[in-house]
Amino acid sequence: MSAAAIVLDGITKGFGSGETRVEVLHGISSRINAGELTYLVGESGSGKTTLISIIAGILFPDSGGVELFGTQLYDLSKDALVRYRLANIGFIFQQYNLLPTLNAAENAAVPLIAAGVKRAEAVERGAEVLGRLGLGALAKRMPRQLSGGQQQRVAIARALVHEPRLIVCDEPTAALDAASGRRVMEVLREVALVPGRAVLIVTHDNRIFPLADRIIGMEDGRITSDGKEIPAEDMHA
Ligand SMILES: Nc1ncnc2c1ncn2[C@@H]1O[C@H](COP(=O)(O)OP(=O)(O)OP(=O)(O)O)[C@@H](O)[C@H]1O
Repeated sequence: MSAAAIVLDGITKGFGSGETRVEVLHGISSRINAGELTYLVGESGSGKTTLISIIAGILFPDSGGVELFGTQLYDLSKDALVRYRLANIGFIFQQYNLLPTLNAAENAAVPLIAAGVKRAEAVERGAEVLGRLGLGALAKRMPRQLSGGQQQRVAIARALVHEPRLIVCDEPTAALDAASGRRVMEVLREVALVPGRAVLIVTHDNRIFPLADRIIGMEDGRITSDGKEIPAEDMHA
């Protein structure tokens, strides 16, 4: 059995209070393995983004535990949690949020600069990762000079540059054409296959479903399928 990268134990989460209170996650338990590309799929509103935000250490659950590579995330102090997150988790979200005054390589280098790597070395490594994503020639362009899909790839480079153990992605290929989407997935797969690392992807993009090692299906805040098969309701997503 592969080593568990993520162990979820009875996660619950709701928003609001009183009459407007909504329970979004109803006790999610699962193990996600290192060395695998795991997809999380399900209809809009099923709780996928809420769950990956909790896994990524940016949203506290109401109850339940998240263990990442042997560390109980929400037992850490607030500062330790931030440090753990910066060192171990790379995010790729729908909004790419590049810094408009930095060029592509500098944007990709931000996590290294934040970790204290010298700027020139960090930017060089940022440019290298851009190269692996097919953007080498655009390393010096500013975000406003890049298409949406190119900006998304810069955001992906930024998430990969410090080689985090867990990469969490929310619809990473939605804005990309088929060829760019495939290239991004190839890079994510390379990353996921490194022992001791894991990639978790929320997606509706059925072009990339065949690339998953495992597909976890959610409905109304519960896991309703788990395996290599695509849940029927997502076949035509
Ligand atoms: N901060 C919040 N305050 C109140 N309700 C929220 C908040 N965040 C999420 N919700 C609600 O929780 C439910 C699940 O949302 P979530 O974004 O996790 O779903 P999702 O499966 O990721 O959907 P999508 O595929 O559309 O992104 C939705 O009903 C949403 O309205």
